[in-house]
Amino acid sequence: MPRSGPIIWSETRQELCESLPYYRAYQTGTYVTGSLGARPSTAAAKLHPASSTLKDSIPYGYLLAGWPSRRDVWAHSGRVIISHGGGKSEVADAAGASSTKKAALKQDQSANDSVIRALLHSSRHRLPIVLIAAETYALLPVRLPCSYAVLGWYVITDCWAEREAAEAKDAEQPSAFVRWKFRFEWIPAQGEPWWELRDDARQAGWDPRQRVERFSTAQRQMAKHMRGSKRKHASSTSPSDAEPSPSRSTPAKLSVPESFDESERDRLLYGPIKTSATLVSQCAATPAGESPCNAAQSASCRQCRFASPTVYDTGWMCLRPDCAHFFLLASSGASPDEETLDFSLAFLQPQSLALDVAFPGGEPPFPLIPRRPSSRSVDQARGLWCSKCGRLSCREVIFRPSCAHCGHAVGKWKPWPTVSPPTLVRELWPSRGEAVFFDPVLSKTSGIKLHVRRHAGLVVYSFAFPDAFGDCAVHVVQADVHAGAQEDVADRLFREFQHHAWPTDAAVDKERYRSKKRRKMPEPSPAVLAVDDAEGKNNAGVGTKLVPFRRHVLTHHGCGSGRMLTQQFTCNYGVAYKHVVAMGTEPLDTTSPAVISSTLDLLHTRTRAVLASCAEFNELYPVLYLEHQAMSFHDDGEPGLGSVVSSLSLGSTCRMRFRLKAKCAAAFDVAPRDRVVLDLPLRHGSVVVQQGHDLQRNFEHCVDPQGFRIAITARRIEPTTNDIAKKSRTKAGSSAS
Ligand SMILES: O=C(O)CCC(=O)C(=O)O
Repeated sequence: MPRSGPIIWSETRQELCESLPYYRAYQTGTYVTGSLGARPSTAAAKLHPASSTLKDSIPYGYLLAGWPSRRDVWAHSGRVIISHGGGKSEVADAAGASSTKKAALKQDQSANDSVIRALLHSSRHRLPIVLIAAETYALLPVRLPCSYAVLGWYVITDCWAEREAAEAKDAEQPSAFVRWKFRFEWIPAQGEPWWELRDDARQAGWDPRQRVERFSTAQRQMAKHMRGSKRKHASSTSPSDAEPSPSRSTPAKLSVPESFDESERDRLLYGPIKTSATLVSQCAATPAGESPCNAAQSASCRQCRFASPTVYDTGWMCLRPDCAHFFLLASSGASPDEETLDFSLAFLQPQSLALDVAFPGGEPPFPLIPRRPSSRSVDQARGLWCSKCGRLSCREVIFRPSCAHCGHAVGKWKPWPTVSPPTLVRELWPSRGEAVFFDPVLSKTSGIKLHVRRHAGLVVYSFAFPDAFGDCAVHVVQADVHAGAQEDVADRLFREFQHHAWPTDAAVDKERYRSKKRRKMPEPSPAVLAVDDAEGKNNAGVGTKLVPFRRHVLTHHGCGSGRMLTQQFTCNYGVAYKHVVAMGTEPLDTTSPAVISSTLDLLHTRTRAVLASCAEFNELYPVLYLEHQAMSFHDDGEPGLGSVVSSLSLGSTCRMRFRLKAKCAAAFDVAPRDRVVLDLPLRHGSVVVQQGHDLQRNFEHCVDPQGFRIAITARRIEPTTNDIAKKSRTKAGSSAS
């Protein structure tokens, strides 16, 4: 257990990925952004293939987790780390004892594998990279009592390939595979590592699972430094005032550190949460087929002419896998004995002096501590760092988020601005040859037919599915803006939902004043602090209920172990809705906020415009999407659900797509590429009516909003036989007691 705690740490992968702009990899160990494209097919590249450039991607964060491969190293108190990247491994446990577990390769790694290529690029240009250790990282010399901890800035000094004997299982398998290894070194310009902090005041080791831990004075100092004033770093470590050190490890062929592109950095820090964001590097791309090698004791191969570092204590070998002399001892031409092969002590020695200039431009490309989003923006979905204990927390609630470890308010809460309802322009119809605002995309192969009907100030777009799919249809019902109708009810509901989701300035000021007066009284619960706004005016007050939007825990998900929250903020009114989210439910009756019953009325009216005899809904599920949030493919096919599901859209426009479930594609003879059958544009005020049990059985849908949006879905849920049995069991139990 470390004496001092990390400055940035988390208990779940989601906390890490949502909070740190430099580590958003849920599935892989290396967070790489940028194009992973193939070689450019320009004439020049064809003429000079050896120096043709690849458009490289940049690895920003690297996670040390799980079992090491052979010869992975944690040396010099973590200032030198040798690790394997690039996947293609499985954990092998030949002897059954955990100490012998190793990540064994299943196939050759290649310098052209996307992650390896990105790490080579990082090394070539000496781009700083952030290392993060997981609790599961077997080489950590101390037990880490939290799931993840940011170690700090490193640079990849050397990369090389090794031959690794395969865990021979059958005669068909090759006897060895090629494995790429990377030597990371702590960048001294950032100061000492947190795990070396002398924290004399602390009696026991840092253990947030045992007690509430707060930063010590020394940690607070370190955090201040990591938060980073750019100027401070620049003045102390700028390359212009740093003498190029006559180090053993500054070979002439290394490129001069280059600055990160500012706009790239901003996109990384503030850009969309989506991992697909493309960042374009301004750094020159890595020449194809060259692996960087920084160590002074490198030598060039007589066969291939390329340099390789002197890595092992047995002597120099060519470490380029495409060379005929690969992994053969130069002294004897023989293969080394893998069992006794070890790194040379000189290779493991830190090269600290030479690395003083390792920050491009003399400063870290961005602070390790994530910046807080502006309180005047609704782009608030990112995770938050606690300045009292360093824990990263997902933003779980809208109103006054707090640290998941110590409960400290993370970020100064200021009421968000109320987002105004969008102005709806007249919808123009294609037959008039003008711009189309309602532009659904129907797959050609689906056979879905669109009918349009205008009635009583509403326009109804009905999408009839072919009979082969069973009982399915989708309708979009919205105010007929083209005929002069307006979405004034939707406008009012949009404002009211926001007033019920977070208090306005006035309410917060009032509450602050009251709590000052009460001083030692406990804080009022957020659930009873806020607004009731039947008039739709901005008159948020204290003492009435919030619509309790929050992100709930997913009962199952595909991102490994650990807690995972939904992307959006939700709540439920009426009958309990059983799906993959663990959540409670609020009553749907006269005690509900007025905005809830008004929304239900609107949904009933618009649904009955297409299905006159639709049964009364008894469940309402509001969903609030902050900017960059979306809902992935799912169905609404829970047991007991009625055949009609209706959703009202408020705020930003969005696309809602329906696709055939993968398991149904073969039965309906639909090719995988044709599974998306319908792509609908929804706008403020649109009500989507999903009709038919077969729609939920055979299809799934997703929503991708363009910005801040609230959607409210209404359903009819009947108790299932299971529920009835459970209820009578509970009743019997309680009457017996
Ligand atoms: O956001 C929406 O419009 C629909 C949400 C949805 O699909 C759901 O709540 O199941």
